[in-house]
Formats: sequence, structure tokens, C-alpha cells
Amino acid sequence: MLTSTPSRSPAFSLFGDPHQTRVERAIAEFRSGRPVLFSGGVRSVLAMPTEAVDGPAGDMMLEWAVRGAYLVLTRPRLHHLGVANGVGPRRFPLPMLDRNLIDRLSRQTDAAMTDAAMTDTGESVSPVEEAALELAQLAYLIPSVIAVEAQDPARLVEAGALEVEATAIFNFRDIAARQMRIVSRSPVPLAEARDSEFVVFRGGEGMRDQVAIVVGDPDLSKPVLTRVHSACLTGDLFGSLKCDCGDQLRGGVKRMAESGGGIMLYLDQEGRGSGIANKMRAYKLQCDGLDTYQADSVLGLDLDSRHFAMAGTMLRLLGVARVHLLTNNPEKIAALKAAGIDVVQDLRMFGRPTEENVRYLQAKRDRAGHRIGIEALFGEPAAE
Ligand SMILES: Nc1nc2c(ncn2[C@@H]2O[C@H](COP(=O)(O)OP(=O)(O)OP(=O)(O)O)[C@@H](O)[C@H]2O)c(=O)[nH]1
Ligand SMILES: [Zn+2]
Repeated sequence: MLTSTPSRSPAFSLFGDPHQTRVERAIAEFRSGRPVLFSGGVRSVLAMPTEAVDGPAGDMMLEWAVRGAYLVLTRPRLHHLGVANGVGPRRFPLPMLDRNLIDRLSRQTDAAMTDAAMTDTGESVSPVEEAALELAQLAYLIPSVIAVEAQDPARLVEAGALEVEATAIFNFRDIAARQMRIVSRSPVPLAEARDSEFVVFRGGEGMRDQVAIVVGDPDLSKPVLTRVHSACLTGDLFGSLKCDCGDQLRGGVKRMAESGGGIMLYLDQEGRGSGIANKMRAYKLQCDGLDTYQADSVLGLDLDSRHFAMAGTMLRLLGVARVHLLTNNPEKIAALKAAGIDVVQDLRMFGRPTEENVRYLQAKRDRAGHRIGIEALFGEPAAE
């Protein structure tokens, strides 16, 4: 239960669904490094992202240590720390709370739980802690938080803490996806497809605008050639050799132009939905020899952090119900079907193989089942 009852307050209802509004505000709180009060059932906890522990709110949290602060880590991170017997996230009391320890346990590669004299396997978490981890992901932060039991939630709210219900966070993405709307559109002539229109959508997860590029004049009564493309600043914009994204993006637009039209959804899901900061952290770990998925798991991230409900809404708003999908990723096909789109056919879509991206392509094939024939791409067996 929320400490106050915003849904009954006329001032709050002015801003639409009060639960969604609170999550949007909570995302901003976490990104700014401030703690949020999470409520659910009989418990309330005050939690903040470990990333922000060296900021001003961290000082306050550290003072709270004496009242039993604990660290909440995700399953992939725990696995990395050598705590492999859990299926979900767990919480660890922090007997000697200090910034270095928190940083070590939440993101350093060479850390192990035993280094910190924390040999136990932690305690299972309840929805309030899971909600805090999910909020960190929505805010594109490392998914780990420090938390403390809130004995007097009303006082914290009075002192300015934002309170949000755990269920509001769990429901946020799907509701936000349903509430998307088109806010602007304009023709933009592209080198590969002069007759293109950019359509901008607002209201999806994380309040980030999403874009669809309608190439040519697709016949909406038939399956439409479609690609759901996750943003890749390094590859799409700068031609990074580490991945195949830029080629897939431009190649997709070209293919649509050549076949009478299509739709490219350009989703703000940098770093497989983990954000540019986490992606660069993961890239740095890859410089030290980890593959793309190992690096993400060191940071506590799942194999893939993306959610595709918003792609379904965008297609529906454009009048598209059936697609021929350009992808090698079986997850995208399943996710689009789950979002109510009829994927009539899926078509392969390759970029240029490079010395630098072969390991990435192999990892996608071997760890996530992407349908990539690497030997064929390279014309010979690819070197490990
Ligand atoms: N976390 C992380 N993200 C990466 C890395 N390399 C690329 N990405 C991101 O991975 C995503 C790739 O998106 P897509 O090309 O649309 O999707 P895909 O899963 O490769 O599937 P396809 O449709 O077959 O291309 C983008 O968001 C990139 O920013 C990496 O090493 N680590
Ligand atoms: Zn890329």
C-alpha cells in the first residue's frame, strides 16, 4: 500500500495514471542517484542504485548502515561471484559497508563473495527488492542496489522520498507500450530510399521516443517487410567494426526500397536494452577477453534485457498486422508473436563480417541461437 493515496488526489489524476507517473518519476530519481521507497505487501524498503553510492545520497545510505543495510544482486552477478545455488536475486547484509566493497561486489570482474568475508549465500528477496532491481534496469543502470528496511515510510515521504509500489514497476513496461502514440511524422529522403517517412512515437518504456521509418509505400493488406532494429550508437552511426548493426540497418532499408516498401522500427534499446553506459562497460570487459554475453553477466545483466511489446504497438498504430521479419534472432520472432503480430515469414539479414566482429557473431549463434552461418559469411571456417 502506498503511504499516501495519490489516486484519490485530484492533483495527481491531472497527470494520468498515478502508478505510471510514479514509475516515470522513480526512473528519474534512480538516474539522479537518489533513493526510492519501494512498497509492497507489508514491507517497504528504501533502495538506491549501487552506481550512485559515491554521490551525495550515498553518504546518507552509508549512515543507515547501522540500521541493517544490505546489498541486492541479480542471479547472473551472483553466479559470477561464486554464489551459484540461487535461481533468482538475493540480498546480503553488509557488515562492513563501504564504497569499495559495494563497488567490488556489484561490478568488478575479479571479485568473489568470499573476498568480502561474506561466505553465506544470502537471503531470498521479496517483490520490493525485485522491483528495485527492475527500476535500475529501466533507468539503464547496473542492476544492483543497496537497500534498508523502512521502519517509518511516512516520515521518509515527508522528507521528500518518492514512494512507488512494486506492482506498478512490474506492470510499467506493458502499460507504457499500450499507451504509445504518434507525436510527429515527416518525409526524410534517405540515400538508399528517397521515399521514406519518419514516424515518432512517445509514451513507451523509459519515456524514450521511438521511431519507425516507413520505406516507400508498403501494401498493408499483405505481410509487410519489417525489421525491428535495436539502436547501436557505435555500429549504426560510427560504423564500428565490433558488430554487424550498421550494415543490417542500411541493408534493411535498401532491401525494403528494392521490394516495394517496408517498415524499419528503430528502437531505443542500446546495448540489448541495457543502455550505452552498460554497453561500454561490457565492451571494456570484452577487451579483457570476455565474450559479449559473459561481459553482460559480469555486470549482472541477463543474456538480453530487451522487451518488444512496444514494437507490437508501433506496428498496430501503423496499420500493420502481418510481417515478413528481417532478423536472425529467434527471440525477436517469438517476442513479436507474443506482442500480437503475425510473423508470416522470417528472413535472414547479415552484415559484413570483420576480424573484430567474428567473435560477437559466434557468441550470438552459440549462446543465443541466432541463425548465422558464420562459415558461409567468411567463405571459410572462421578462426576462433
Ligand atoms: N550489451 C551489449 N550490447 C551489444 C553489444 N554489441 C551490440 N550490442 C547491442 O545489441 C543490439 C543488437 O541489436 P539488433 O541488431 O537489432 O538485434 P540482434 O539481437 O542482433 O538480432 P538481428 O535482428 O538478427 O540483428 C543493439 O542494441 C546493440 O547496441 C555488446 O557487446 N554488448
Ligand atoms: Zn552494434
